[in-house]
Amino acid sequence: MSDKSATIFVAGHRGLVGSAIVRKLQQLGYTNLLLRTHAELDLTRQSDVESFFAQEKPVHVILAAAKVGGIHANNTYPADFIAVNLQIQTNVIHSAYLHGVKKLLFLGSSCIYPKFAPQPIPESALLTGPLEPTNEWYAIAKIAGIKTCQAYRIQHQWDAISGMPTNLYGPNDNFHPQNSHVLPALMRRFHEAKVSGAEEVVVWGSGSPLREFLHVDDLADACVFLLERYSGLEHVNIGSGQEVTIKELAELVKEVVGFEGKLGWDSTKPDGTPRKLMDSSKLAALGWTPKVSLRDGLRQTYEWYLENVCAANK
Ligand SMILES: NC(=O)C1=CN([C@@H]2O[C@H](COP(=O)(O)OP(=O)(O)OC[C@H]3O[C@@H](n4cnc5c(N)ncnc54)[C@H](OP(=O)(O)O)[C@@H]3O)[C@@H](O)[C@H]2O)C=CC1
Ligand SMILES: C[C@H]1O[C@H](OP(=O)(O)OP(=O)(O)OC[C@H]2O[C@@H](n3cnc4c(=O)[nH]c(N)nc43)[C@H](O)[C@@H]2O)[C@@H](O)[C@@H](O)C1=O
Repeated sequence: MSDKSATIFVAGHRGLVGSAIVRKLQQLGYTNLLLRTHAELDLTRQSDVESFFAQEKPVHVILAAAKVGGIHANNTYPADFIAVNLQIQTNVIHSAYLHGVKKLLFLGSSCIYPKFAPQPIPESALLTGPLEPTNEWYAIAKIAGIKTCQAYRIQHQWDAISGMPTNLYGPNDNFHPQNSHVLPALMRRFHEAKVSGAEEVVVWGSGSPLREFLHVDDLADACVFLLERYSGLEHVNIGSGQEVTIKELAELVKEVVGFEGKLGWDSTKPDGTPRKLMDSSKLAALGWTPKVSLRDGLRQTYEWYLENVCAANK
């Protein structure tokens, strides 16, 4: 990644992560970004992906295209979460290798670790115990992605690396009421309750699970950092160290949005993993640290939501 004019294919550039990576690369002066929407190139279609790589010959690839969703989506569409993710990552990784890509970054997720992994979770906890059932299909696909990168590195000495982000949030997140992750779901629900004058907002589960949140601009910074400085077999955790209970998160989002009613709890909804704080000391030892606090990140994301999602719906 030393040549700022080398062609970099950012797959999934309109999503939460891909769009943040594009912003970061542009900010750093990378001038030759190769971008395709889902409609222009469906990454589940193997022959289309091969033709694309044969024609465009990118030098680097950042794989931020995937089937992504929160606990409800993962639990409801297991076939999509395993099949689409296996297809996308296998097609992209294999074509990238075949067509001379120098370096590829694959993105997994903290859900690859066992449900009851030691906390904070080190990289070595992978495949040491049973997964959380609400997202095991997605997790299996992501574990296969890590292993695919490792296999190509071992057999072909090819520079494929994997980053494992914790729960992310920020601009261009998915604010769907059911299929999104908790943070954008709550931001939208509190906002709509404030606007409609509702007395109560209902939050899923017990409120006791702990989650670690990282602003997507920090994640993008870490991804570029890894591409520039890391070439190892083992995947690398990317976390913030900022852990809150879902109840604390709900109180914080309520405050940032300015909703003044009550919180209710829907105990019919699953809690998922009780805790998944990642041990990001390997990344810290390489010299990377996050910058955005959860409170600042929430404020910035709510401003973005007001200006982009609410304004667009008017
Ligand atoms: N969000 C989070 O909290 C976390 C995300 N990650 C990982 O980061 C990566 C990106 O996630 P995130 O940005 O949140 O997801 P988003 O859903 O925001 O973005 C995913 C992108 O992939 C594109 N895409 C999906 N399917 C296809 C396809 N068949 N062909 C081409 N493009 C496709 C989507 O396009 P379209 O919308 O048009 O389908 C979208 O632009 C994923 O690997 C995810 O596992 C890891 C940990 C946490
Ligand atoms: C990043 C990670 O994201 C997913 O895992 P998750 O962390 O469990 O995801 P989540 O954000 O959807 O939920 C976090 C917690 O929050 C609670 N919760 C409350 N109220 C709402 C709510 O309104 N929506 C949602 N989605 N959750 C809610 C919810 O019940 C749970 O206890 C994986 O499937 C997988 O995709 C993955 O890797």
